[in-house]
Amino acid sequence: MGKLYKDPIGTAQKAAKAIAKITGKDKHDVALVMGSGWISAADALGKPTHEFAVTELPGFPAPTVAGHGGKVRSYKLENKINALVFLGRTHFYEGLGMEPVAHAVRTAVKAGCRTIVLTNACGGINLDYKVGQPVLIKDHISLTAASPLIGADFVDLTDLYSKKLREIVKAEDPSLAEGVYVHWRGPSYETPAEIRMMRTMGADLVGMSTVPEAIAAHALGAQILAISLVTNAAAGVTGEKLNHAEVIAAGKAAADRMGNLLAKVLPKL
Ligand SMILES: O=P(O)(O)O[C@@H]1C[C@H](O)[C@@H](CO)O1
Ligand SMILES: Nc1nc2[nH]cnc2c(=O)[nH]1
Repeated sequence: MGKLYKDPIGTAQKAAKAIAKITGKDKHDVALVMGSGWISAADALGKPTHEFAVTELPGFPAPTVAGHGGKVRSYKLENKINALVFLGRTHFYEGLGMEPVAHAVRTAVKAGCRTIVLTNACGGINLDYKVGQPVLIKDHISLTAASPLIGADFVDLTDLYSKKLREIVKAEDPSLAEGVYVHWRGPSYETPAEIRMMRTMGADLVGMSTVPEAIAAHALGAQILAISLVTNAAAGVTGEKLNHAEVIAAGKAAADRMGNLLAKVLPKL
């Protein structure tokens, strides 16, 4: 896999070509990356025209995290746009480096997608949030400080989580909150002291994904919409211990609501 990442964009180009071959579609318009427990939300998009294993594409390692399927789906949505859905992702904490973390969104952009929708499961730092609540990401704080970009690629991030796209989604569901997401490398969850630090820094949500994908896709010109599902109160808020099974269960419980929201907004993005 290492040699594939000597040229990450070239490998993404190859994977995009493979998607066009498998699906017979020379262009996809919007891509979704489904976070932990979000897989069943994708079912609300109807019947895919194609579903295949992510490992059929160059540069994709098999997902290793429960709640992350190793599948890609292609959909023809109501207004004829083609949607590419990755049922799962690779995380920075898997130790494979940043290239495989950013590979899916780079592939999606090379397949023609100008809009990337990132979803995730996260911890609620903001005490107003409830478990099962979706939150639109309006900005992020990268506590890993690790970027998928290499070289003099000085990308502006002042509107990384597109305000225009957030307005479109809020028009569909005005009750949606907006928050600041922290990328924590993981795989360990945070300590209560780290959560208090993040709250002091102005963070509302904490997770282990999304940020490198958003940066990599935006660097290639894509507009980003990111939606977090609060699957648990962050460490120290309730005193309860955290576990991944609880994260998956909360994702599944909210799948219908999340799926309906995605199905409504996708064709409008
Ligand atoms: O892929 P996401 O960010 O939804 O998964 C979150 C972060 C970790 O992978 C996992 C921890 O429970 O859930
Ligand atoms: N870092 C982090 N990721 C999560 N994913 C789901 N819940 C959490 C959490 O509390 N912290």
